[in-house]
Formats: sequence, C-alpha cells, structure tokens
Amino acid sequence: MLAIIGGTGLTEMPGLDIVGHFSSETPLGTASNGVTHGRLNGRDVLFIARHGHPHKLPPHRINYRANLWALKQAGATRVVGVNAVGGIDPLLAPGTLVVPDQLVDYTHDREATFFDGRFKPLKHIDFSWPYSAGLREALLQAGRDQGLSVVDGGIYGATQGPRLETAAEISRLARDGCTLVGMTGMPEAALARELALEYACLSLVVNPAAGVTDAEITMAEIEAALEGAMVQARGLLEHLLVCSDVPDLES
Ligand SMILES: CSC[C@H]1O[C@H](OP(=O)(O)O)[C@H](O)[C@@H]1O
Ligand code: HPA
Repeated sequence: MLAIIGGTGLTEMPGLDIVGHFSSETPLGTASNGVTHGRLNGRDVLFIARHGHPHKLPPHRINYRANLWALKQAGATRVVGVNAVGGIDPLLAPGTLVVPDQLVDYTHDREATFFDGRFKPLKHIDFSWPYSAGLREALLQAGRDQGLSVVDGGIYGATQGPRLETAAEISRLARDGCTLVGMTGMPEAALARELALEYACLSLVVNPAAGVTDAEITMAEIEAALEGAMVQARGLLEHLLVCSDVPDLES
C-alpha cells in the first residue's frame, strides 16, 4: 500500500475517507502521530504527519524510526515523503516541485539506523541511489498527467535545523552539489531502505536558500509559497494513487 509522510503544510490529507487508525506506539518509541488508513479516489492510502498534527515536532526531534516502523506495520510498501525545501539552485524558484534523485546528509545526533545492535543480523544497506527509481518515475508521470511541471532530479542536502542555514553553509552545500536544502530528508530515506520500503520524495521549493538572494528568509514568504505549491502537490498525490502507470509493487 502507498503511504504518504506529510511534512510542513501537510499535517492531514483532506478528502480522505477514514478506514481506521493505527497506534503511534512502536518498539522504537512513539511515532509523530498515529498512522491513518484511508481511501482517496477509491484507493487505499496510509498517512502520517511527520511533525505531528498539529505541527509540533521540530525536525531534529522527530522519531523517524518509529514513523517508518509504524508505516511498515500498517502495511506500507511504498512511501512518498513530502517536504518543504529551500532552493539552492537559483533556477528552483519558490513554487517549484522537485523529485530529487540524490541526497547529502549533514544531520547529526539523530537515531539514524535500525541496526544499532538490537536488530540482527547487521545489514549495511546499499544506498548508492537513495530513492526508488520506480516510485520517482511514478511521481513524475503523475505530475505530467496533471499538466504540472515537476523537476526531475535534484540533490537534497539534509541539515540539522531547526534554524535555517547561514549563507556560507549554503555556499558549501552548493559546492557539494546540493540543489535543495531541507531538514527532514535524513534519516527518513535510509530508514525506509533498511525496512525494504520503496521511498521517494516530493519536494516543494518554498524559499530561495540563505544567501541565494540578498533578502532574509521570512516565514510569511514560506507560508505563501507553501500554500500554492501544496495545492499542486496534493493533486499530484491524488493522481498518483489512481494513475494506471504506477507499477503495483505489491502484486
Ligand atoms: C522554515 S520551514 C522548515 C521546516 O520545513 C521543512 O519540513 P518538512 O521537510 O517536514 O516539510 C524543513 O525540513 C523544516 O523542518
Ligand atoms: O531554506 C531552508 N533550509 C532548510 N530547510 C528548509 N525548509 C524550507 N526551507 C528551508
């Protein structure tokens, strides 16, 4: 079943016919929220709000392990993480939707693996290509079907937060090749891979990253960009659920 992890600006899925709720308690601690099982456009979908609902958890305090575990237990096989990001590449203006194809992890002190001694045998997952190619393509196809222009590829730099970055930090990320910056892309992607879940991200550019323009970053501009982009993102996700080209990885 497809699962959606909603981020900033997506703490619930409007229009969902609720089938049931799964508890937020897991062997890895408490998930941000209980997992909601619903039907959208006649298709089953699971939903969890990464920051809780209402939005309360900062990115470094999210129990990513519990969230992924709860989704897997609820029957998820494919997971789309939705995230608000800053645009490092000046071509990625606020309002742009991106399906990243790579990431660089700058986070620290997060519970970033299931293989910390409790789960055996230890597996060193291959993470050369951190996102599922099939799910990325399904997202891009859903965007094309909806007439949306969705950027195919981008390098997501995952920072610790919750503060935004300095201009010098963003210059460093740009030198590393990052085109997008956010605070939640890791360890979410790696944990999904450890649980053998197909995982891809739909990133919404909500501001130029620090120093990309001369202006300071304001929450007002972020909220305005998020409002518009989220309407498109929700349409894309709803279409993804019914899109005939989506490979059904469960069959
Ligand atoms: C200034 S908004 C920063 C906040 O938004 C992003 O969250 P998410 O990825 O869950 O949409 C970013 O990572 C920060 O947590
Ligand atoms: O500029 C940003 N930096 C990090 N995370 C973000 N999430 C939205 N915008 C940003």
